Amino acid sequence: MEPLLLVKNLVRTYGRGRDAVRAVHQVSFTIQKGECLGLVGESGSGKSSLARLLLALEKPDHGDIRMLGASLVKAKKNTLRKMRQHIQVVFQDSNASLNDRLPVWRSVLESLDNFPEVKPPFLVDVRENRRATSVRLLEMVGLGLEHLDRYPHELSGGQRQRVAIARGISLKPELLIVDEPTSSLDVTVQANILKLLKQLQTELEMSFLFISHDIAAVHQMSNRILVMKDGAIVDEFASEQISEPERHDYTKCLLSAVYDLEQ
Ligand SMILES: Nc1ncnc2c1ncn2[C@@H]1O[C@H](COP(=O)(O)OP(=O)(O)OP(=O)(O)O)[C@@H](O)[C@H]1O
Repeated sequence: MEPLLLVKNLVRTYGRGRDAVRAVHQVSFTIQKGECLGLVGESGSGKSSLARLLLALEKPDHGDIRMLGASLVKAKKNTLRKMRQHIQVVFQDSNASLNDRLPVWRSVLESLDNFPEVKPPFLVDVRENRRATSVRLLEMVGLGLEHLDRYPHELSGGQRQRVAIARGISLKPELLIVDEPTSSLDVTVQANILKLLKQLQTELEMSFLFISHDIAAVHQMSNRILVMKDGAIVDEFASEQISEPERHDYTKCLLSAVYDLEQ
């Protein structure tokens, strides 16, 4: 079966000469339809750089990204716009990703406003009414009407992240990139957000690229896991193979840091 996303020999280097940083180095992988692929690595391993390439916010130096067979790297303006509809993102820092000056109900609509022609099945009956659309999306992430007219600073971190998730799913993208969605939240809130993401992924039949430095969260969420170190993928395995002896030493090291195992 053709994968939803195929990434081939992707390279992105920042700077030149002695200062050059190989943020993404010869990275290749696929994501199947409906799959949650986990991407784990320490801070600075290149996870967000890779995410920016997949979102076409930056161009790679080499390599290709194909979405259902079409190249995202070579796409011209109109095709790129269409492809962007199908790859959405929820960033770690909902403080930065939500506009302070917009009330919640308007923030939720930001992606839909860029694609007025898109009518996802769960919005068909409300799409003509912006506020009703927002109410529906907020309901889907477990936020009630009382939040509609609040501003981001009047919400908790978990509530802000729910708003960002509502916006992320609003176009029913094929792929949702979730970049460190819970790292600024406390443990119980984290668990609830992960539960919500899993539920939405199943209900809406989306694929996820779930990015985190936390291998336990990645393990909980993902069908398959990629481990990234210094810009390269050093290990790749099905989630249930996480404790098998052939795991890369670096994977074992990430695991022992979380589970406090003897090395
Ligand atoms: N715009 C940029 N200019 C120069 N160097 C950059 C740029 N963006 C990232 N880098 C460098 O590329 C490397 C990978 O960074 P990246 O942010 O992708 O890692 P990360 O795994 O997402 O880390 P974190 O979890 O801390 O965000 C780092 O060494 C970083 O300093």
